[in-house]
Amino acid sequence: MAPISIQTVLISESVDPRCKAILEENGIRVTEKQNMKKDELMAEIKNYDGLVVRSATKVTADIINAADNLKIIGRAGTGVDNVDVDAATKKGIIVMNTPSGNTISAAELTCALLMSLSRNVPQAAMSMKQGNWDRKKFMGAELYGKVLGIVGLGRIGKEVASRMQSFGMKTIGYDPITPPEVTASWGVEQMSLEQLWPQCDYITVHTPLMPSTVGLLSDETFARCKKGVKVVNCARGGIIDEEALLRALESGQCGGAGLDVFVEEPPKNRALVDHPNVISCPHLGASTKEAQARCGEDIALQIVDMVQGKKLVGAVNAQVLASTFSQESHQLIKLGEAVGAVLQSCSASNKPCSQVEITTQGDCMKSSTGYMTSSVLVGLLNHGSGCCPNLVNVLSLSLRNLESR
Ligand SMILES: NC(=O)C1=CN([C@@H]2O[C@H](COP(=O)(O)OP(=O)(O)OC[C@H]3O[C@@H](n4cnc5c(N)ncnc54)[C@H](O)[C@@H]3O)[C@@H](O)[C@H]2O)C=CC1
Ligand SMILES: O=C(O)C(=O)COP(=O)(O)O
Repeated sequence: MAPISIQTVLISESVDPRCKAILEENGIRVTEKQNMKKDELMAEIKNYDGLVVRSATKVTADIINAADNLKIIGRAGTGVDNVDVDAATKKGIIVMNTPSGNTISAAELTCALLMSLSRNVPQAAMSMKQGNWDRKKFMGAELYGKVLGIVGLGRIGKEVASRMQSFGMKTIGYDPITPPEVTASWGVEQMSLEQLWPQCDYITVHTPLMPSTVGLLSDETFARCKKGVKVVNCARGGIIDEEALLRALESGQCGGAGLDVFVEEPPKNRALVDHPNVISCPHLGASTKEAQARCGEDIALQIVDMVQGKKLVGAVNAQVLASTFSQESHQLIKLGEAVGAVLQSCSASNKPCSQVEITTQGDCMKSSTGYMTSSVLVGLLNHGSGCCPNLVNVLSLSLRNLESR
């Protein structure tokens, strides 16, 4: 692959200073501008090859389509739900994250919320500051011997499990991808959600936000839980349906909630935050010195490695590029593009092809299958198609071309 040239990067949020320092040490000019409104960002983004964000910058299709020079969106953190990844892919922009830098911090905050829910620590602290000494009101319950349901057994779910096991909690869980035998090795028994809901004293969710996880806890699922179940959401607002949660808190079906994340941040509707049985934080899961240092450093190093043609780590939408960082792949990509260009010029009718078959032979071509197809398509679409194909967007552009025929 031809090296990706990144000369200017905009950091639009508070990212650890190491990020800027590493980029600058490697010859990249960096501008930091926080709290920009959408229109400001749309105007500003035109000047940059790269954008680094956390969760607050909403990188919508409008922003992406205004970003004429943008080649990479770097997420210094895990969730990329604030980035329109489809729009970025169509525009040929790489989206990259640093998924393990804040795992421990998010897991520790989850555990802090579970403990606070069991012992009313925030409410008791507030009451003390108001001059009270109310021992009876804040009677709690031990975590020891209680059942914790963990929905989403990835990086953070796993760390939460091991920490809460040390408090003597029984950990059960559900994940459609992580195999039960793997989670069993870290002491989490997997079962269906139908089996899980009625067993839990506490439930914590650790999934990405996507259609299948929106409203995992809803009126219907709260009704299947034990009365008084306590829930924690340190993942994404909306995985626990906020209106259903409020109804469950009011009826007592839910005995308390620890919320780090909200559908709207900051939440304009304060009903949950103000509820006496809710402990909330302003999205602090990754807000530790250590997590920020890791994520800031990781995203900068990942961008530099990519620019220097060393490797591609953390790309969420451009996996085909990962195998294009060797000298022979550069030659093969050039060859593929040339083959595509020849095909295009040979097409008598000048109409786009409806089908292209690429056959490679020989052991040395085995690892090139993904990018050979894409590079031939780049050559084919490059001429006169009005679009700017690259290895990131060419498959979606080809599909779009086919659909519009
Ligand atoms: N509050 C904060 O500041 C932070 C929040 N997060 C969020 O925490 C969440 C989890 O992060 P990681 O553990 O790093 O992600 P991960 O990708 O390691 O784990 C997510 C797990 O959810 C599972 N999953 C997917 N669909 C599911 C479903 N329908 N039901 C149950 N499980 C399902 C996946 O198979 C995967 O194992 C993400 O939403 C991330 O954005 C991450 C870091 C900090
Ligand atoms: O990494 C994540 O998914 C987070 O939610 C952390 O968000 P933040 O970087 O603190 O805005």
